[in-house]
Formats: sequence, C-alpha cells, structure tokens
Amino acid sequence: APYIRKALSKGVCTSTVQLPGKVVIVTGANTGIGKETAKDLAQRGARVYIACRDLQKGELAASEIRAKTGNQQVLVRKLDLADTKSIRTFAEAFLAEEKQLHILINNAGVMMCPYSKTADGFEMHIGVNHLGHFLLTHLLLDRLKESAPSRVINLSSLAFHLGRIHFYNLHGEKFYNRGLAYCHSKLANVLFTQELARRLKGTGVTTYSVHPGTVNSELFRHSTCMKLLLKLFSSFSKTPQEGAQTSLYCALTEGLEPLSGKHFSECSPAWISSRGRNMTTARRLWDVSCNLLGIQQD
Ligand SMILES: NC(=O)c1ccc[n+]([C@@H]2O[C@H](COP(=O)([O-])OP(=O)(O)OC[C@H]3O[C@@H](n4cnc5c(N)ncnc54)[C@H](O)[C@@H]3O)[C@@H](O)[C@H]2O)c1
Repeated sequence: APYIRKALSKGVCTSTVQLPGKVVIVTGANTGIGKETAKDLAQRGARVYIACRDLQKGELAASEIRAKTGNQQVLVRKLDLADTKSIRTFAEAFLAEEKQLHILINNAGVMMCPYSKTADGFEMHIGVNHLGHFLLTHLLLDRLKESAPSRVINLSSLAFHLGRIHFYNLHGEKFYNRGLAYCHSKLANVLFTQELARRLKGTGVTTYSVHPGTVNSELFRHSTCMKLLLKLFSSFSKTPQEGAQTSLYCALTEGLEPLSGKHFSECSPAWISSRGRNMTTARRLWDVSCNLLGIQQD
C-alpha cells in the first residue's frame, strides 16, 4: 500500500526561492515538462534559455512564457542533441554570451522512436538522452563551477530499472528493442548523475536525477500503444506542470547539496536498484562516453 500510495501521489515543489540574476538552461523546453519547468523558473525571475531543435516552436513557447510571467528574459537558442556539432555551437555561443550558469536542466528526451542514428552515428536514445547531454554538461562545466553554488538536473525515468548498459551493444549493433533502448538510456542518466556527483565533490556544483512521474506529454508520439494506455489511465497521469515539480524541487530546494548524485521522484529521494548503483559501470560508461565524444580526460 505505501508503494501504491507513493506511486499515485503528486509531489509539489513548495520552494519560495526567487532567482533574480540567476541564469538557467532547460533543454527541450518548447514542450511538455521542460516548458513548464522553464515557465516556473522564469516566474521566479531567472534568465531562462530555452535550448531546442526547432527555433519557431521554441519562440512560440518563449512568447507564451514571457506573456504569462512578465519576464522578458526568456531566450531561445538552437540545440540539436542528436548532433555534436550543434551541441558545440550552442555551448560556444552560450559561453560567449553569459558569464554565469546556475542551473542546467538536461530535460530533452526521445522515447521509442524507430531505429535511427544521430549525426555522429550513435543510436538515437543513447545518443540524445545520454551522450548529447553528457557532452553539453561537459562543455558547460567550467561555467557551472565558476557560478557555484550551481546545479545540474538530469531527467531520467522509472524505466531505468529495466535498463542495462551493454557496452558491446551500446548502439544496437547486435540486437535492438526500441522500448528497452529508452530504458538503457535512462539508466545511463542515473549512472551519469552519480559519477558526475562523485567527480564534482567540493566544487559547489551538485547534480540530481529525476523521475517526473507519468506525464501526459508528446513523449509518447512514437508509440500508439503507450498513447492508448495513457488515455485509458489518464486519471493516473500528470499534467506537464505536475511533472515539472520534481525537477523544480531538485533545482531550487535549499540544503539539498549533501544528496548530490541521488535520484528523486515525487519531490523526495527515491530508491535506486543495484544496477543503477553500480559505480564500476558508471565509471566505465563515463570513459566510453568520453571516447565516443572525443573528450580528453585529465
Ligand atoms: N512524460 C513522461 O511520462 C515521462 C516519464 C519519465 C521520464 N520522462 C522524461 O522527461 C523528459 C521530458 O519529457 P516530456 O514528457 O516533457 O516529453 P516531450 O516530448 O513533451 O518533451 C521532450 C522534449 O525534448 C526535445 N527533443 C527531442 N529530441 C531532441 C534533440 N535531438 N535535440 C533537442 N531537443 C530534443 C523535444 O523536442 C521536446 O521538446 C524526457 O527526458 C523524458 O524521458 C518523461
């Protein structure tokens, strides 16, 4: 019963923290959970960068957020996480433009898309959901350190419990299932968060992974079956605004620093299965990701 109660509960971020002078990036913020997260942070006075693939859709979301919050500092920049060139261009332009970065929300994601590869030949789920955000975070890390206390929030999913990191099949070379490919990428988010937290100890930059709940968004666009299930059980699903609460909680709650690396759901720390706590896999995933992305390690 407590588990069922917890699964159905809808945690709310009650933080009253205001963010004047703070700079935030939210990836994939033109729709869904990301848009609601960006709106809340804009409401609190932050300068919010909406980093998205489609500038037109981004601008539409930004003008809606500006109108609703009265905050004109909502900016749209192009970022395609399925293309490392685009990620590097975004980061370079951002670093030239902004001397500070206080909150990075790695929110964008794809789910159950048909087998396809990113511009760099990575399988789409691991490429966008993990490697794209891994590279983005790496490129912005010095700015986050200079702006400390600062935070990195990684949107994972409950689905990570079904994931596995098969290093010999990271891009679906041997076998492939698009549902599981999503789960693997979400496990990568959890492992990345823990390894990042370990490496960032003492820097003032902390990081958290998040399960937002089951949220009625565009994420399920590639799966008729999932869309149907969501419709059938719509009374159990969340609105994007409800889905944004745990990301906001991790970004805003004061005193959360000692919990860096932890996984959160319903605005509280959540259990991580043993696979998600395997630090040997987390370190190896870090090294493999650096190799794939051409990142030199010290
Ligand atoms: N909706 C849910 O029930 C649910 C459950 C668990 C986890 N999540 C996670 O929450 C996050 C937000 O999902 P959502 O439900 O708001 O879905 P959504 O589809 O509404 O939003 C995802 C965003 O990511 C963007 N995106 C996709 N590929 C991109 C790319 N290559 N480059 C840049 N942006 C890209 C999309 O354009 C979109 O704006 C995702 O990481 C998802 O895995 C969602």
